[in-house]
Amino acid sequence: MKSGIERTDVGIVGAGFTGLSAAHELREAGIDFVLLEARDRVGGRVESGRNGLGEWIDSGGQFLCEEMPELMGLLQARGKTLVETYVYGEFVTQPWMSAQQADRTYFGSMAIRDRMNMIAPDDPGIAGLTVAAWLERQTDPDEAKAAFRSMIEGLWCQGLEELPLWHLIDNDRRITNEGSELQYFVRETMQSLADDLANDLGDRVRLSTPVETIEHRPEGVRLVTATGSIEARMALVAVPPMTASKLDFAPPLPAGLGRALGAWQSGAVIKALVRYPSAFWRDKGLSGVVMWRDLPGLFACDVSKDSDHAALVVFVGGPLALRWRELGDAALRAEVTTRLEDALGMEAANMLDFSYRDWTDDRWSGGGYSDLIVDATATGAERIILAGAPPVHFAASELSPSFPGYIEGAVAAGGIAARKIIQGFQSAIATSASGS
Ligand SMILES: Cc1cc2nc3c(=O)[nH]c(=O)nc-3n(C[C@H](O)[C@H](O)[C@H](O)COP(=O)(O)OP(=O)(O)OC[C@H]3O[C@@H](n4cnc5c(N)ncnc54)[C@H](O)[C@@H]3O)c2cc1C
Repeated sequence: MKSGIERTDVGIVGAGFTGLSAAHELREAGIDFVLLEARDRVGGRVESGRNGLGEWIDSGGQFLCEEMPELMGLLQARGKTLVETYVYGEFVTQPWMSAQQADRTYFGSMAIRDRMNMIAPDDPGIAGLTVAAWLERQTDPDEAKAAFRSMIEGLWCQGLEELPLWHLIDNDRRITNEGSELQYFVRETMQSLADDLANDLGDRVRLSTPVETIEHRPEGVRLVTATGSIEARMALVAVPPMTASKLDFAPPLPAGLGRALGAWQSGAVIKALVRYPSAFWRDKGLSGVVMWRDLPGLFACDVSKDSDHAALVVFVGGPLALRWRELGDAALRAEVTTRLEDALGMEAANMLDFSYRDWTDDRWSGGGYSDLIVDATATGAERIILAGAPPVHFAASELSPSFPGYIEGAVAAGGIAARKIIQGFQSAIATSASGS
């Protein structure tokens, strides 16, 4: 960014899918903006890199399904190739159980989830209750409860002891897919879509430009960076709530809004991608899907692009990620290898490449997959953040009415926030034209 002061209509902070989608919407409406991104790339929690074989891999957000219309639409419009995730064959649970037992356990855990989602989030009977405390009260078999814990800690990367039940229900109800959310991934990488979106925006995107302070007054905002400032009529802070809570606002945000942003905590996840000479698990009639009941939050599935690129992805989520991040490279690899060997056979040790990305405590996104509310009393937090402190507005995948915490949610949230801003501009123009 050039030093000095630059003026625009909207200053957007953060070029993840929320910020990029908002920018596209503003551009179509003919509203000028500058999109400031702290990292040297766009995409945020969607990220790609090369593995040890020089192949591009998605080290952040990757999967999607047909039931995610916004993201499907963008990928189709950009001509991306969807690879169907291989799910044929038996899925393995660890410790080992027979296929029938595994089915029973899976359906048992889904029954707990369905029962949970029948509870209204504002039911006074669950006020202050964590998911762990509620689960304890359920009379289901221990195996089903352990599978439920593993599923939820894997999906949300947060310990059940931390999670208010009302918030999990509120979030889970917005995840509306009937089929697998792991249905597809993008051959060219999901990050390539973020790059395409940014390319359309040209010099309105400024990389390696973290916003340090947001000065705001009713007439407008000033986004202060190390190399200069952007003056704008409005700011859209498109970063996760916990990251937003750490930004410096001058004057400070209203106390209620500050508390609402502070009620969130980022999930913890480590994503490992393992390349093999061949998809040996398929030859054994296995799908490559593994769920560990004894290590909640550990999950693997097939992510082979084709028969020449056999691969598994291993997610380490929640409290387990916080423990395993302390292991160091070699011990983490050994831990994952041993678990895969136990689940899929000795061939699992014959890796061509092992790459991983530790997202716990990520500097610019806080963690992953998403932030969740950990203050059981913060029932109005989302509404308060969405109301913002005009001219400062907030958006993030976490705040989406559909698929919060997912890429789909980010695209939806960015579009909604931008349309609200566009409406604000249009009504200001109408008011000044009418002379009132
Ligand atoms: C390992 C992992 C796997 C995942 N897998 C999936 C998946 O398979 N499918 C799926 O749908 N979702 C997945 N997700 C979740 C998904 O990636 C996120 O929900 C989504 O990308 C969030 O987008 P966002 O724009 O709201 O936030 P972010 O992507 O976090 O974007 C925020 C941006 O703001 C920038 N920023 C922060 N502070 C500042 C500042 N001060 N100044 C300027 N810029 C700043 C950040 O650098 C970042 O680019 C995964 C996430 C992770 C971490």
